[in-house]
Amino acid sequence: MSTTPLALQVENATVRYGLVPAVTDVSLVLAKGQITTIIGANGAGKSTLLNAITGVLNLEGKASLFGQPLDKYPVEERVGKGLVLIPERRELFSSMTVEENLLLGGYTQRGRSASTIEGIYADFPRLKERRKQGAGTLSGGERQMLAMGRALMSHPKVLLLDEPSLGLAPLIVREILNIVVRLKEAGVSILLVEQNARAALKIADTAYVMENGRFILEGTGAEVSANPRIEAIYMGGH
Ligand SMILES: Nc1ncnc2c1ncn2[C@@H]1O[C@H](COP(=O)(O)OP(=O)(O)OP(=O)(O)O)[C@@H](O)[C@H]1O
Repeated sequence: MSTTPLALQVENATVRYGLVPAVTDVSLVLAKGQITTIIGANGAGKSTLLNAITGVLNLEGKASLFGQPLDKYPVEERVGKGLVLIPERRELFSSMTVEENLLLGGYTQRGRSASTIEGIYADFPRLKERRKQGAGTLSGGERQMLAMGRALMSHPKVLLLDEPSLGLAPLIVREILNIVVRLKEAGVSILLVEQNARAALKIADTAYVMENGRFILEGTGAEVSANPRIEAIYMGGH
C-alpha cells in the first residue's frame, strides 16, 4: 500500500459510446503534487477517459478525488472541487480578447479575479503583452498558454491536460511543458495526456501506455521510456 496521498484515483473504469467501449477496465493513480501521464496513439481512448473523469461521459467503475468518490459531485460542481480540464481543442472564445477569456475562467472566484489575473500574467508574460488582442489571432503556442491561464483562474488542484503539445513546434512544446513542471512545483497535481511520448515521459512521475482503450504498460516515466517496445513504437525516429 502506498502512503502517498492520492489526488486522483481511477479503478476499473470502462467508458462506452452507446454499447461500444472506448475505454475498458483501466485503473490509474495520480499522487498529490505529481505528474501522471497517459501516452498512446490517435484514437486509443485518452480523451474519452478524461471526459469521463470530468463527468461529461459516464464512467463505469470507481473514481475518487482526494479520497472522495467523484460520483458524489455533478459535473458542474467538479470545477469547484478543484478538478479542471484543459481540452485538446483549447476552446477559447476567438472573438474576445485574451483578458476577457481569462476573466471567464475566473467566474467561480467572485472578486478574486483581479489578483489572480496578475499572477497569471507573471507566469505568462506573453499573455500580458497581448491582453487586448483577440484570442482568434494568437499563435498555436499562445492559444495553449491562454487555455492554461484560463484554467488557472479557477485555482485547480487537479489539472487534466489533453495534448497540450498538439500542433506546436518543438521549441514551443518545451516551453509549454516547462510551464507544466512549474505548475507541479506550485503544488498542482497533473494528469497529462500526450501523443508526444518522449516529451511527456521526461516530466512524468508515473506513466501509463494506452492501446485500444486499455493500459498495456505502466511504471515510472523513466521505466516506461526505457522499455524497448515503447522506444520502438512511440519514440522511434524522433
Ligand atoms: N462521440 C463519440 N462517439 C462514438 N465514438 C467516439 C466518440 N468520440 C470518440 N469515439 C471513439 O472512441 C475511441 C477513442 O477516442 P479518443 O478521442 O478518446 O482517443 P484519443 O486517444 O484521445 O485520441 P486523439 O489523440 O486522436 O484524441 C476512438 O475509436 C473514437 O473514434
